Amino acid sequence: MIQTHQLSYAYGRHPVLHELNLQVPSASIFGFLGPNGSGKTTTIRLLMGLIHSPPETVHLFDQSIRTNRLSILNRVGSLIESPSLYNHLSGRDNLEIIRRARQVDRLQIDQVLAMVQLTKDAHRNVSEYSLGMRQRLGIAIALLGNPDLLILDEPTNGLDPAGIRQIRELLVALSHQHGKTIFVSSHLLGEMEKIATHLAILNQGHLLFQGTMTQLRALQLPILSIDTNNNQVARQLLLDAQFRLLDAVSDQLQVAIRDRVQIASINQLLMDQGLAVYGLQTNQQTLEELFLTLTHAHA
Ligand SMILES: Nc1ncnc2c1ncn2[C@@H]1O[C@H](COP(=O)(O)OP(=O)(O)OP(=O)(O)O)[C@@H](O)[C@H]1O
Repeated sequence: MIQTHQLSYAYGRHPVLHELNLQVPSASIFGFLGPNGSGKTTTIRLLMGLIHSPPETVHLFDQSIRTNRLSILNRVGSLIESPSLYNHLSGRDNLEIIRRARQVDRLQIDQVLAMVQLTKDAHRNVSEYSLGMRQRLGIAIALLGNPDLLILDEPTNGLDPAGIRQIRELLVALSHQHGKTIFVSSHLLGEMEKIATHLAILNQGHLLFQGTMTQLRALQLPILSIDTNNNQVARQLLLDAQFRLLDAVSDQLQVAIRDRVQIASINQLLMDQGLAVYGLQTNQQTLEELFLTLTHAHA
């Protein structure tokens, strides 16, 4: 559905994206993850042709955005940041304005309202809507014209947990029941891991990972928590021996390890230096920790 080839971009002299090769399969919910400022919005603007990409670097539906922008955008619905809405009009009237401008069949208004579960509130002024309702109305607008692909930039930004959950459920329904391909950006892995079939992780304009959720999970390392009679000395010894220490969540030390043999080596190293080892315990790294390790390692 989306392919980028060695896509790089700079604002003036400030490079923001470095040789991105994105591949978004049909029918996927593709989570596009990265910390603030990593280049997600810039990528989305390039995908939509809102800023110019170099020739032959961006293709949607196997067509170049540079040469086929209009026919591509007829098949794409998008929500970039918060939707522009007329607050003094109802949700239905906001949809009606866009429907006319885009010459879409009137019947679609009820359909998209039902899809985003705003039928009951469609007559109310948008000024009375919660942030979550506004985002859902923005998605309803994106759905006018029955697009094959939805491109959503941080649609859960600023929402409370209930609002986030509603958007999550909506995206799953749009994918499963309506067959949409969904490209959605977020800076929270926890939010994406529940729904994404595929993920890409961007940091400082570099793609650090791209693949299925299963492939990402395979990268989760075992973490060894270590407690000794002098964790400060132990920390320095481990650093000197090139072990990878993680940001401490407690006063214990945490090290990413590859295998069980390393546990024995660490134990030996600490004992050889006269430290008393009180505890060595392994746990699987959470996905959030993996995300932080990947993004910090390249910061
Ligand atoms: N119009 C612009 N002119 C110059 N620099 C820009 C412009 N827009 C964004 N940038 C810079 O490009 C980099 C990437 O920004 P971008 O908005 O694409 O990141 P992001 O991942 O979407 O971040 P966020 O989650 O904060 O929106 C940042 O360093 C930002 O300051």
